[in-house]
Amino acid sequence: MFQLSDIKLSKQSPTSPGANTVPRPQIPPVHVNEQHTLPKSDEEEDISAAEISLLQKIVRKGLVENKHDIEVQRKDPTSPLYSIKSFEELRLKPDLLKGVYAMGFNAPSKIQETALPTLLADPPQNMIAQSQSGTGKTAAFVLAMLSRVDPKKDYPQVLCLSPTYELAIQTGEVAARMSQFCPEIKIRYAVRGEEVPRGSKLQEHIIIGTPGKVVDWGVKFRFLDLGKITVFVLDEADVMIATQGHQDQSFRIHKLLPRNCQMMFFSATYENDVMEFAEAIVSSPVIIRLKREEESLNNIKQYYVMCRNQDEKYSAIANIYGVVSIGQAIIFCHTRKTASWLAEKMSQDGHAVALLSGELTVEQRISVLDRFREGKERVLITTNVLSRGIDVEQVTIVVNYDLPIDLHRQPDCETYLHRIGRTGRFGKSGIAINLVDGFRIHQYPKAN
Ligand SMILES: Nc1ncnc2c1ncn2[C@@H]1O[C@H](COP(=O)(O)OP(=O)(O)OP(=O)(O)O)[C@@H](O)[C@H]1O
Repeated sequence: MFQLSDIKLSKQSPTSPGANTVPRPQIPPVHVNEQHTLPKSDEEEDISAAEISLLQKIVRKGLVENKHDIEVQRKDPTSPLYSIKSFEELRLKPDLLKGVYAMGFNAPSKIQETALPTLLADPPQNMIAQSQSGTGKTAAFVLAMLSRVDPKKDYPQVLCLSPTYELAIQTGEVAARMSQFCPEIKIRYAVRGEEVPRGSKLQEHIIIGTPGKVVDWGVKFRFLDLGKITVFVLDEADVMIATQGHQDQSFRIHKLLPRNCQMMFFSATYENDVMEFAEAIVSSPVIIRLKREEESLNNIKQYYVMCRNQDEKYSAIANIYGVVSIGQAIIFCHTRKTASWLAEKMSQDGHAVALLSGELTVEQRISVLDRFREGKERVLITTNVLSRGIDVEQVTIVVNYDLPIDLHRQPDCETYLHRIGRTGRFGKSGIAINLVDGFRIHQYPKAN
């Protein structure tokens, strides 16, 4: 029978050649109920009331414990929030420093403290960086992007690629807030829905977009002169270089960049082969890499519930809805179809939920996300489209209605880490609940 440990152990390779060989940390073995790991009798239909009550207790306890002891974490050298320097010591321009403080950032996180001196050094250095979800990577590369702009030149100098529309918008908003005291710096989105008049050239200093639109503007129509870009940021770099569509487009863009363009690759995860590939396309990069056992965050507590079939999964989710919605929750499904089905069924059963999937238009998607950010909706059902980068501070619970699997139907550990990283942002506590549909997963072909 399928065991959760199959997922935990399926990708145990060391993080880098010659690096330690400590296996990936195990998902804490907290069974919501041991009985769910055992085959049930045919008459037994649903998860029992006792099991649900235990699950509810876990969620409630997690929510109560959700205290943000950020200062304590800052002093712990093993924490991703640990830093010994102040933002002043990172030699940011005064107006950017003001922006950082206006955002309420008191001290840098580990990745910010480590990456920024290299990103801002002269001559510019290339970097491939890894840091856990929610630990301030966006702020790190956005500060570097803003620092590198020469506002006197009226053409794009910085290009940042994101895998999704929502993430590009979010990054643009962070950049806008951080540069609130630098009104001379102009930022432009290159995403679906944005248009440029034929024959014109972009004049904004920073372009933040998705690969398809940037190919249109930079490669096909030449609204954007890629040959003048001095800083190229690849956010969620591993998925951008490993996923077929993104890869083709990112490479077409990459090919037109000047040889001395500074490259900044960021992600919370890099599989070994993806890292090797990244190293092959970025010349002499400074690499910041996590050990395998550092990739998951201690502040996110992970649980799983063994469910025998769809009915049990639905039962589990419907029964924990009440506690889940005390905070804010994101429920991940494998397909749009499941997400729509679940949203509809839960709504019919009287549970208020929002749905965000690739079926919606980008405007609808951003509006659903805005409402969720504002707390107007407490439970959001979605797919992998929101698995990476999206930062909604108040998300206390992530539920994997379906565990993530890749195109070959193998456990997708990277997506798992990104999904659960939608909670536990910047040292906050979070809970991840995995509904393990043992019987269906059991049918998947075994890894070699
Ligand atoms: N130095 C800081 N002090 C306080 N809060 C910070 C600091 N840096 C970032 N944050 C906040 O922490 C949260 C997570 O940051 P961010 O989105 O940059 O993380 P990330 O590492 O890019 O995450 P992901 O891997 O999910 O893309 C954001 O809400 C951000 O505003």
